[in-house]
Amino acid sequence: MNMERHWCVVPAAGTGQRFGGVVPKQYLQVAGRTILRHTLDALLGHPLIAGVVVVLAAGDPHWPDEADAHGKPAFDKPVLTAIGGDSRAASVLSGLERLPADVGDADLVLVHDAARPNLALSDLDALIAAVRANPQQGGILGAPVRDTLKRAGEKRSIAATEAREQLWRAFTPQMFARGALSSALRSVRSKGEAITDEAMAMELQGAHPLLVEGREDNLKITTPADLVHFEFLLGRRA
Ligand SMILES: Nc1ccn([C@@H]2O[C@H](COP(=O)(O)OP(=O)(O)OP(=O)(O)O)[C@@H](O)[C@H]2O)c(=O)n1
Ligand SMILES: C[C@](O)(CO)[C@H](O)COP(=O)(O)O
Repeated sequence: MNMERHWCVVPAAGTGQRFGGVVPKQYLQVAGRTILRHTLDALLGHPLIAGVVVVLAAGDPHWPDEADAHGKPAFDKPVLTAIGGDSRAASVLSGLERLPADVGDADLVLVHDAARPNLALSDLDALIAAVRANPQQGGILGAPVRDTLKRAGEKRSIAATEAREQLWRAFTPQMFARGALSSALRSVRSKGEAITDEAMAMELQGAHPLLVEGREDNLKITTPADLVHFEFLLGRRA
């Protein structure tokens, strides 16, 4: 694989409402490191990642400690910061605008949730290889839906069973050309559209990004149960 490296935007400006608690979930500690640090270490540990832009909430009081709390040079690759917004799209766009000037519009960049700390290097290999082969299309990690899906009706009763064929769960990282993704997100912002991932912004521009099957344990820390799951996964690694 050629050694051209890619930057990654890490949106970390969320408040973790569904998780609850006072400290935003990305700053909760597991095995001596914050969720955010686990995520950054997973990304920066891949040889094809050049650096990351961490997108922080305005006035985030946790990051400075995070950056040097480990008593050693915080990171061995460039880690820049940007200030996020009140939506994922705004935060990711802010991160893209913070990328170094030598990252051109045609350069492929990744976006990865701060809340997904269990990213495997092999998944990054697969996504980068697939998108490098299809740079115009871009792509995302995901996995086919394997459970029967029910649509909830009145009083938590089942209203219908939804067909699950061809349905996938989207994960991150998601990887696109910097210019195309920035343009798609600016379009979303100007139209006031709500998106839940970067691929959706690209789809609204008519793109059909690739689906690259990744590990099911690339979990997103959303509720306390996810934190317990991540602790278990880390314990199994050890
Ligand atoms: N305005 C926002 C909203 C979310 N995120 C980031 O996007 C990722 C995925 O979002 P999610 O899991 O929803 O995090 P929160 O928005 O913090 O969670 P909640 O929806 O429960 O408040 C997280 O790393 C979060 O920090 C962000 O950078 N800017
Ligand atoms: C981007 C994402 O992780 C793909 O599944 C997901 O859409 C993020 O959703 P959230 O509600 O912002 O956590």
